[in-house]
Amino acid sequence: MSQPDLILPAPAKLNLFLHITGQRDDGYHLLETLFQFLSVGDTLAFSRTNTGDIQLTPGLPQVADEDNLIVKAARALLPYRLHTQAGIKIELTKRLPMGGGLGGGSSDAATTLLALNALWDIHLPLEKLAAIGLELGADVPIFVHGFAALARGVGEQLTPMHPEESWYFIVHPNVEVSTAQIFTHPNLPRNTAPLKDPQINWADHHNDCENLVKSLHPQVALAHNWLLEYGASRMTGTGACLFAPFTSKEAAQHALNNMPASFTGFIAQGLNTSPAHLALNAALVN
Ligand SMILES: C[C@@](CO)(OP(=O)(O)O)[C@H](O)COP(=O)(O)OP(=O)(O)OC[C@H]1O[C@@H](n2ccc(N)nc2=O)[C@H](O)[C@@H]1O
Ligand SMILES: Nc1ncnc2c1ncn2[C@@H]1O[C@H](COP(=O)(O)OP(=O)(O)O)[C@@H](O)[C@H]1O
Repeated sequence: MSQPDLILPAPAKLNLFLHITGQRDDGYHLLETLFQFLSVGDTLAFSRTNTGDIQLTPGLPQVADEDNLIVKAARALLPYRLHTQAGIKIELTKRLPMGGGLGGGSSDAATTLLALNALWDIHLPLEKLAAIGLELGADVPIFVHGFAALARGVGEQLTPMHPEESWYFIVHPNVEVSTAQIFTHPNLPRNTAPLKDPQINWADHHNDCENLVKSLHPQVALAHNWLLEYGASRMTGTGACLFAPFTSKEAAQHALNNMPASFTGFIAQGLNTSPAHLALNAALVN
C-alpha cells in the first residue's frame, strides 16, 4: 500500500457561548458565538488518483456518500481543478460523535476543502474557500479560516479572539440532537441583545439553546447536573455535548475517571489555531 499524499486532522470545536440575536427572513438564525478548536477530532488521509472521481472509505453507516459533507466538499471543488482527470481517495477515521454540537461534519468538510485546494493545485484564497464552505453548512467557514473567533451573522462574520486554551472535559449524554429541530422550535429564545464589548469573558455568557435541549432530552439535563459538580459547565452548539474547563489535564482526567457509565466523554485541550492549518502548513513546507 502506498502512503497517502496528505494526512490532516479535522478538529472538533466548542461554542464557548452561543447567543441568538435574531432571525433572517429565510429562517436562519443570527448568532453571536465564540468558537474555539479542540485537540481531538477526526483524521482524513488523502491520496491523489488520476481517475477523475471521489472515493470515500469507509463511508458512514448513517449517511449516504452523496450526503456526506466530505464528498459534498470535494464535489464543490471539482469545477476548479486544473485537470479533469484529477481525482481523490479519502480515508476517514471518525472519532467525533455525530449530532453532538462538536462540528465534526463541518470540520471534515473544511479539512477536505483545505486539502484539495492544495492537492489539486487550485490555490483559492481562504475567503473564497470559506464562501464555498458556507454553502455546505454554517459552521464550515470557521474551520476553513482556522482561528478562534467571535462569529456573527449565521457564523460567517469572524472576529479573531484569544480565549484561554484550557483543558476541557467533554461529556456526551449519548443522545443525538437535531440542529434543525432546535432551530424550528417555538420555545427557542431568539432575542438576546447583541454584545456591546467584543472583549469577552465567555463564562459570563450563556447558550440560548441549552434550556430547550435539556427540556426535550432529559439525558442532557442529567449529564449537566452531574458535570456542574466540577464547576462552570455548558452545552456546545445545539448539543448534546457539554463541556467544563479545567486548569490542568490531570484535573480533567480525574473528572473523566468518575463519569457515570451512562455517559461517554473525553478530555481535550482548547486551541486558538486549528490543528488542520498547522498540519497543512507543515506538509507544504516539507
Ligand atoms: C448553531 C451551530 C453552532 O455551531 O450548531 P451545531 O450544529 O454546531 O450544534 C451551528 O452554527 C449550526 O451549523 P450547521 O450544523 O452547519 O448548520 P446547517 O447545516 O447550516 O443548518 C442546519 C439547520 O439549522 C438551522 N440553522 C442553522 C444555523 C443558523 N445560524 N440558523 C439556523 O436556523 C437551519 O434551519 C438549517 O436547516
Ligand atoms: N462527515 C460527516 N461527519 C458527521 N456528520 C455528517 C458528515 N457528513 C454529513 N453529516 C451529517 O451531519 C449531521 C451533523 O453532524 P455533526 O457535524 O457531526 O454534528 P453537529 O453539527 O451537531 O456538531 C450528522 O447527523 C449527519 O447526518
